[in-house]
Amino acid sequence: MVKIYYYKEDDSPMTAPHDSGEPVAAEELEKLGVFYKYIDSQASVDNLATERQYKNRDYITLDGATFPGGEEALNAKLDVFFNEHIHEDEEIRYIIDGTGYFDVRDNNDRWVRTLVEKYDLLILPAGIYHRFTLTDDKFVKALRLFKDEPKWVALNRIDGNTESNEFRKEYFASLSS
Ligand SMILES: CSCCC(=O)C(=O)O
Ligand SMILES: [Fe+2]
Repeated sequence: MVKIYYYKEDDSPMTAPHDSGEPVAAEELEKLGVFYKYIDSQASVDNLATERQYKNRDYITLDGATFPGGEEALNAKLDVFFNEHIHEDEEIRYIIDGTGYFDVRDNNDRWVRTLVEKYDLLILPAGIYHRFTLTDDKFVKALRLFKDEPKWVALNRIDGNTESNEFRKEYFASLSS
């Protein structure tokens, strides 16, 4: 069952819940442009991708028990995903099996954590700072849908909310010029 809450900053591992006990409604996520859906049929996911004119997809499995290169390689991969970043286009993440955490920054730069499980789908808007990690179960299999070619942009954040928003606006303006 999806669970959305403010992230508690503490020194527990990134895969720990970090549950502040302060829930966040899915409607609040929608104000950030992040849409949550529970979809238990691949055909429905494909229909959604068609409706939203997605062109590319890939599957990703992060499994603590079988990841090529073992725990060290998995942790290196997780460090990449946990480094906050944005995408130039809207992207969809659909959990086929397992669990994970998606963190997105709200307009006050607070991290909002979403625990995703099997059949949970998130639509992430272009330009939202986010990061991903596994839960302590260390297993997820996900379908990633891309509007176009996947573009991974890890913009260095500028301290403070407004500056980074300005930076994001300038960055996206530069793309269209
Ligand atoms: C399970 S999806 C891995 C994370 C990711 O693709 C992203 O943050 O964009
Ligand atoms: Fe991402």
